[in-house]
Amino acid sequence: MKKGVLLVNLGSPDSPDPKDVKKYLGEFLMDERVIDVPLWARTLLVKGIILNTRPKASAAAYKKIWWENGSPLIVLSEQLQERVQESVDYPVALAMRYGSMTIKKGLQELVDKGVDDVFLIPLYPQFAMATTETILVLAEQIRQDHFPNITMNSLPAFYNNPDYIEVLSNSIARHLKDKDYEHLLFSYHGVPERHIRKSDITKSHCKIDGSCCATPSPAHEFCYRHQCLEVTRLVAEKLGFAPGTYSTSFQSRLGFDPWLQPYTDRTIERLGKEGIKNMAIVTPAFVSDCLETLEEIAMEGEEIFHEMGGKEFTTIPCLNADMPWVNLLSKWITNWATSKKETV
Ligand SMILES: C=CC1=C(C)c2cc3[nH]c(cc4nc(cc5[nH]c(cc1n2)c(C)c5CCC(=O)O)C(CCC(=O)O)=C4C)c(C)c3C=C
Ligand SMILES: [Fe+2]
Ligand SMILES: [Fe+2]
Repeated sequence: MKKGVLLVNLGSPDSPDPKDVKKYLGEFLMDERVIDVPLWARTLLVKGIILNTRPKASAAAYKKIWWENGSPLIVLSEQLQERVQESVDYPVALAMRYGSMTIKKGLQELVDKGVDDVFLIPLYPQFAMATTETILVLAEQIRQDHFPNITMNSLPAFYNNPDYIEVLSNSIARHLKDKDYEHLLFSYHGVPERHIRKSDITKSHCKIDGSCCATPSPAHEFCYRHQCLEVTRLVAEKLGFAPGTYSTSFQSRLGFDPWLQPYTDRTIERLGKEGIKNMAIVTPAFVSDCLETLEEIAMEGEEIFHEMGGKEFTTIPCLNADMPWVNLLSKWITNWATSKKETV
């Protein structure tokens, strides 16, 4: 069998034009694993309300971060794909869950090169229904419908993989080397609390109050909250952070349902009010810088901090196409291709 790799990230609009943003948001938010309410309610909410208001504001935010060669998330994912391709002997393709770089096109690209054994890599360290699960479900559907003769395996969530923690910790340490910061905030993309309960395979484990997430459980294989807290804990342990000098929060909430807390914007506000003058922020739910890191954190977050009296606000870039991250992905790919079952 000929092996190949498909890297999959979230996706971006084709341009920061409100028309393209609306098209992208329409596909994204109509995903039943993103807005997980019955179809009639989702249609009403997304097409009747959100798409009439949000695209204009989102487009303005995208315009602030858009690069000459496109969306940062796409450009950085392409750089990652190119570097991984240079490091392994198997064809490596890139696709997005939403937008024009579809998973179908990515699989077709591999099949056209003779590939019939695919290693699917969702570019998310933590499992979430709205990210990893939606990729796995759609990719399997596309395989069955269009490429029934290929086999496909996927990389599991790698949030607690020691090599990943080392790469992330080294990146954080490198960016903070000359910084005199008082507090490091680990800000993860939020999800509605309901998503955590739905992903709980034991149906009784996740309590959201924090107590469950420190208790060993099979539910943690799919508990996004647990996996985020673990990344913070493992990095803090690796870098020897003192208690109180770091914390975890969740950003980017949408709508009125309760999302995972504490919220990032309120945490930045609180840190500023408490007299922290220099803070740093890292965003380990994203492997590529994107709207949520470059605008919501690096621009809006910094503004909130300054309004609260803060002085220096350091945003640590995502792993993007850094060579230690490229080398780690290449190692996982080689392990898979040489049939070592323990890919992470
Ligand atoms: C109910 C809505 C949303 C859920 C649940 C959600 C989960 C989720 N998202 C990411 C990663 C990214 N999200 C990005 C943008 C973005 N996310 C939502 C909504 C939900 N996300 C919206 C509406 C948007 C668009 C921007 C906006 O209007 O605010 C991005 C950036 C994309 C880019 O083009 O740069 C990423 C990346 C994760 C990891 C996640 C759950 C864990
Ligand atoms: Fe999102
Ligand atoms: Fe949990």
